[in-house]
Amino acid sequence: MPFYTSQTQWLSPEEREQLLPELKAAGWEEVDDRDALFKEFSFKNFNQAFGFMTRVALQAEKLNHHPEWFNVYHKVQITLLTHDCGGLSKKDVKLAKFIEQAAASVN
Ligand SMILES: C[C@H](O)[C@H](O)[C@H]1CNC2=NC(N)=NC(=O)C2=N1
Repeated sequence: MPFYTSQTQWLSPEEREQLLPELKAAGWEEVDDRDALFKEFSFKNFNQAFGFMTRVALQAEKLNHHPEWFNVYHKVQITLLTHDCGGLSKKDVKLAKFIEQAAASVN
């Protein structure tokens, strides 16, 4: 599908101003080399980290929107972007908010 027919829209400058501050306040950072959000989560142990990942994985399937992530023991590094539009969309904001809830409910 050519990029201009993509159903997933890049966030507009106005939407960024409106939606990103809340996520940045929660510890999400904008990545330097691409239009993406990044956060590292640290849990007590692998069991908690993987429990968190399981919740996020099920929600990702529901939303049909999937994180890039990396796990070592109790740490989970997550990068969010929308591959369909090559940058941030509202789907990333939605998934980031879910991830925050999931992390808060594990600890
Ligand atoms: C075909 C399938 O619907 C798409 O590839 C979906 C799946 N999950 C996705 N996840 C993310 N993060 N970005 C996408 O553009 C995306 N697209």
